[in-house]
Amino acid sequence: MLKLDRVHKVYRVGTFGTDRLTAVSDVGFEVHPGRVVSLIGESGSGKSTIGRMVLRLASVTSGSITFAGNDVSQLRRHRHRKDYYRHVQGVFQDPFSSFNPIFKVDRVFEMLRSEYFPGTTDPEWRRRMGESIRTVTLDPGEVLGKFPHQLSGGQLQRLLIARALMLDLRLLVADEIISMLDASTRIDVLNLLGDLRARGLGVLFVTHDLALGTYVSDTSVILRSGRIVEMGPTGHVFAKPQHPYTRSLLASVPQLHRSWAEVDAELSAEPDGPCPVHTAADTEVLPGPLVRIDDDHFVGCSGDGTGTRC
Ligand SMILES: Nc1ncnc2c1ncn2[C@@H]1O[C@H](COP(=O)(O)OP(=O)(O)OP(=O)(O)O)[C@@H](O)[C@H]1O
Repeated sequence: MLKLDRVHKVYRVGTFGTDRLTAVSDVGFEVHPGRVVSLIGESGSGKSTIGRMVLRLASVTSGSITFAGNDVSQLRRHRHRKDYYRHVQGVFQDPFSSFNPIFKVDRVFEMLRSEYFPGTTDPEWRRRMGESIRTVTLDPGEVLGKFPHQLSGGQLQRLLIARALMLDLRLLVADEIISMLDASTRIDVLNLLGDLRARGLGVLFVTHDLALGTYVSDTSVILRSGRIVEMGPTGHVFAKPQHPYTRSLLASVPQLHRSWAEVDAELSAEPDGPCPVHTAADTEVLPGPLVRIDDDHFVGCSGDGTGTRC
């Protein structure tokens, strides 16, 4: 459904835009219907840039992003872009920023109406809106007609998902959607993503929170400095992490029964070992660069790709 192939993103930075910053390097993965793919990495690792490129909010410097076989950066006509957004929508970290505080929350739904549902009668529109809001386990009577400050962050986040669901949604880009929510609401939103996955929706789930990110994801893509360092079925990546960076990310998740000193000592004792990519035969090295560990489990080089800082 969604396919990223050797995607690079270079930003122009500096006072006159003369410097270059490589945010994403040689990234490739796929998101299929009914699957959740998590992009996991620390701040600045390029996760949001990837989500923004998928949503066409940032351009692709090289490589391609295709959805149902069509290159998303080549959607020149308005009707092609409109069609794309009928199937692909994003929800972001701060739900309050998506709502105008001086308007009732209903307004975010109204904005869809003129573009995608012209001619829909008021009763029909209210019926559809109510149906979508109930899908995200909210009561339309309790949330519609309210101002954003009268609702919780979790309710607003679910309303944004309900709004996306009114379209013929096939892929949701969820960028840090749980980081601003309290623990109990987080689980509600994660469970909602699980329900949507069961209904066939593909989800690209961007997170820096390893523990919660893995809760619903089928595939985990671990990013560091814009490169994939490890990628594979979530169960494999977390049961048998191959890259030292993945291991240190896992070790940094607090565990009740182990002290940090124990974890740190264990990690320090691990031999670094040769870089799996730069010691692999050329023919085995895939774009990324990545090498295959197991069926769908890949490990990459966390250096600059030249083998000098592996
Ligand atoms: N519009 C931009 N112009 C220039 N540089 C940018 C821009 N957006 C992001 N960057 C840079 O690209 C790199 C990757 O940023 P990105 O936001 O994708 O990372 P991230 O992993 O999502 O981080 P965070 O979790 O903090 O949002 C960072 O070094 C960031 O400073």
